[in-house]
Amino acid sequence: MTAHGATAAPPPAVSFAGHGVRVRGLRRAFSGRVVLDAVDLDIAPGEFVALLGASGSGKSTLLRAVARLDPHAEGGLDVPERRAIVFQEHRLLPWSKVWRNVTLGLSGPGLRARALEALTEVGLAARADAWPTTLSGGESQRVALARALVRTPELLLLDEPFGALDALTRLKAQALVARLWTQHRPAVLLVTHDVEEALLLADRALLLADGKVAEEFVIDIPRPRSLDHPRFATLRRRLLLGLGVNPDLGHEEQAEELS
Ligand SMILES: Nc1ncnc2c1ncn2[C@@H]1O[C@H](COP(=O)(O)OP(=O)(O)OP(=O)(O)O)[C@@H](O)[C@H]1O
Repeated sequence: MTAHGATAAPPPAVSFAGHGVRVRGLRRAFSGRVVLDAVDLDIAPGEFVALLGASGSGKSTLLRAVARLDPHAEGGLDVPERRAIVFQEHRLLPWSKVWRNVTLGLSGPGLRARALEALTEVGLAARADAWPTTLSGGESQRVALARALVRTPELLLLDEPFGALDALTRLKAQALVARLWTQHRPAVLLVTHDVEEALLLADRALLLADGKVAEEFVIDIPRPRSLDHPRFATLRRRLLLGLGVNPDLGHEEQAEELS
């Protein structure tokens, strides 16, 4: 594995007495076709890691394995019990009101109050009694985030959560995730196609290729981050080159090469 940026991965800015992720020699094959060969991956408690790679490189497969949703993944896996996942599609139940979706699967007293607290964090307390079908795409993803937050996860798994949003809504959702992560400090594994998203949010970006974590980039840009920081352009270039994408192409053409 090649490490770029600083020589060692920086510890999270705030120490967090939680449980990180440790993956060793993870392997997954579908009908004999090996997708993940020997993946090693560590995420420190409270660390934000982005996972990039060409389409079909196995990013979602790895995320599902880390979420313990894939009983056929083989290898060593140590992950926190308290984890939550947000997918590209919000997966809200249309027949349950927003607040009930947030606490789905939870029991005990005060569920509505807990849902309202989480919805307040994503700016949607006023929509607690709405039906999911009346929400916009961005609002639905924020409810999905609230559903994750209400579980106070030590590990938050994000599988292209903003992939279907328009550019402006996506920027706002990224800013929201940056703020929530700073406040709650779960360990995060974010699957994304978007190099800029990785650079805005993550402590490290990992490139998945040939069934392995092939490269690692330390994102040493101070927070709060902005696209204007001088390190941004350098790291963006390195990441795109790592992905085999021409960094001199326009954003849309790059996205096309990555999809
Ligand atoms: N349930 C399945 N059965 C058979 N093949 C599968 C299954 N799930 C994934 N694969 C294959 O494994 C490979 C990796 O898929 P995966 O969805 O993990 O890639 P990805 O990197 O997340 O892709 P993308 O960026 O396009 O979402 C693909 O070739 C895919 O066809």
